Amino acid sequence: MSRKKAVKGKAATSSPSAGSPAGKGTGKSARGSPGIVQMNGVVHPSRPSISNSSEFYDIAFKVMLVGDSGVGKTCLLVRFKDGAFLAGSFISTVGIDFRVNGNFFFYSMITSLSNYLQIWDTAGQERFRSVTHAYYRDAHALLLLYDVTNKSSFDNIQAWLTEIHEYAQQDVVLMLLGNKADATHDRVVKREDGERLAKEFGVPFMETSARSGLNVELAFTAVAKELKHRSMKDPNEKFKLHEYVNKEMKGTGCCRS
Ligand SMILES: Nc1nc2c(ncn2[C@@H]2O[C@H](COP(=O)(O)OP(=O)(O)OP(=O)(O)O)[C@@H](O)[C@H]2O)c(=O)[nH]1
Ligand SMILES: [Mg+2]
Repeated sequence: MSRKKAVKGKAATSSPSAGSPAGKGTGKSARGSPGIVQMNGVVHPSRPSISNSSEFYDIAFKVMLVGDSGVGKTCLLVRFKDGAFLAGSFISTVGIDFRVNGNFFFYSMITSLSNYLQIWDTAGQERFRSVTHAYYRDAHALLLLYDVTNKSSFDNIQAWLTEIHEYAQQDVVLMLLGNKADATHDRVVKREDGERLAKEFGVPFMETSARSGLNVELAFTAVAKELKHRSMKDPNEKFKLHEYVNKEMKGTGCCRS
């Protein structure tokens, strides 16, 4: 199977794939039309269809990290990518462009599932919201984070879900993550509260810690498995994300890494 190598790399990812922000009601792009869009002299892959993307691109699936500023999106990504905690003072991510102060992280990686995930870190700050909306529409999966030590980040999850409903694909893979589970003394959101909210909205849930590594790999692996199974042509091959997460979480207590 030959693949186009031209679209691989940072330069191909510095702006929305179709080149224009997804406005209200306009963000539902059709699947099944892989292609390349030229913007500002840079080659950008348009959203590939899940069913045939791997025939065209090295990077098949776009996964985005979203949630309030400070919940730990960047740290979670760095933990996953480098296996390390990004210690030091908090540097808020600026917009979604990796060229701005180097604060936007773009990573492509090969999972053990032989799939490629393109993971996008977004800025949680309100002032960048219109920028990040533009990227929702061609995301295959969204990891929605709150911070278990920050009640308002949890309270805002409902608003995030409304935004996701408005701007993302209807069938986007979604997972709720309660991050900073290591911070036991500062915790203000109970695990059961997260579970209840996730159940209410029918999304898989787990607590994570970028600091300790708790469930970080599991979160990305679960999403990758779901995406892979969706892309498989055999409809008999079923994968249930909820069940997988629950099974893998079993016996892990609070501190699996
Ligand atoms: N204790 C603890 N602190 C964390 C964890 N993850 C992130 N932090 C801290 O939380 C702060 C914010 O982390 P970031 O990853 O920069 O947050 P963000 O969601 O990317 O924020 P924005 O870029 O503004 O949207 C930093 O001071 C991190 O050190 C975690 O799992 N445990
Ligand atoms: Mg950040």
